[in-house]
Amino acid sequence: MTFILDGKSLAQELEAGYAKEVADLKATGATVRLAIITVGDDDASKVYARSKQKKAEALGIDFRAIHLDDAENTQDVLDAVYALNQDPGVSGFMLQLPLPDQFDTQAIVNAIDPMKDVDGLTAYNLGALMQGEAHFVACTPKGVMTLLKHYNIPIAGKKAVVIGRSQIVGLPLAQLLLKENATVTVIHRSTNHKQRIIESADIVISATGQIDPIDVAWIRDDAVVVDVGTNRGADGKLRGDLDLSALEGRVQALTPVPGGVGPMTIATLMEQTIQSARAHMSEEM
Ligand SMILES: Nc1nc2c(c(=O)[nH]1)N[C@@H](CN(C=O)c1ccc(C(=O)N[C@@H](CCC(=O)O)C(=O)O)cc1)CN2
Repeated sequence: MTFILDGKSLAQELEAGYAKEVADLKATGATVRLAIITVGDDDASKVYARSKQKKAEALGIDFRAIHLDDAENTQDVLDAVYALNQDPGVSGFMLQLPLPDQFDTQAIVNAIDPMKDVDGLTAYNLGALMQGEAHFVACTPKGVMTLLKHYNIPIAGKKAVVIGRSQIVGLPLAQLLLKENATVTVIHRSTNHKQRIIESADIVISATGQIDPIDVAWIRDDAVVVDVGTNRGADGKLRGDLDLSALEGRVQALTPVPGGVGPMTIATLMEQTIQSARAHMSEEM
């Protein structure tokens, strides 16, 4: 039997507590406001930003949507970032990714005030994570760790393989697993002997955004599988990177798609938004 690591119900449980925290914070006069910048016309980005807005509003977090429909260049987006950095009415904000190709994503993300970087993606916070402590941690990797810990999945001493080396998921997740004393291997499209590496893994985490990056037959029966992907299959249905139907019933535990890592990403953004409000409140006192 495969144990399902249910991110949807854990996110709901956590968020019930966050609603109370937001109400308590606002009662003290604190600003609890999340802003999200969206740029261009990417449908998926609009959907994700809208889900975050709905969740924030459901928890009582004030929300500001900044859609830069006619931003022409990096400077236009930087100007929006600088304005939010200076705005005391916004405790935390993020830039929904990906941006259209003509924008310098890295420069824009790095312009975000690290103390308002509730998405944890600035060079400052990613670098601070490498040194031990970040103000904010990238939401998907942090959400994955919360999920694994909630379900008491042993991490220390285990061999974890992370498939994918993105700045937004693979690299920070590898670091978080290392901090918990896992032995971590990050593999990618140029890695040789992938099969041998996967066959040795206690924990397999796929974060490629590609369908079938490895053969799931390589994954051991006693492995824990985390699928970060949200892809559309040939049938138009949402699916992870991996063929989870071939793993369910065989592996020890897995995260479903939908209902696994995705809701934990949003719950973590809410958690860090509350943390940003608390930090700004103590700064003002
Ligand atoms: N600035 C950022 N951009 C992006 C991030 C991010 O963390 N920061 N992550 C992804 C998209 N993403 C959040 O932005 C995200 C993806 C998926 C989900 C989610 O809840 N998925 C549901 C299914 C939703 C559906 O039915 O379509 C699930 O898995 O159950 C939340 C957030 C890229 N960009």
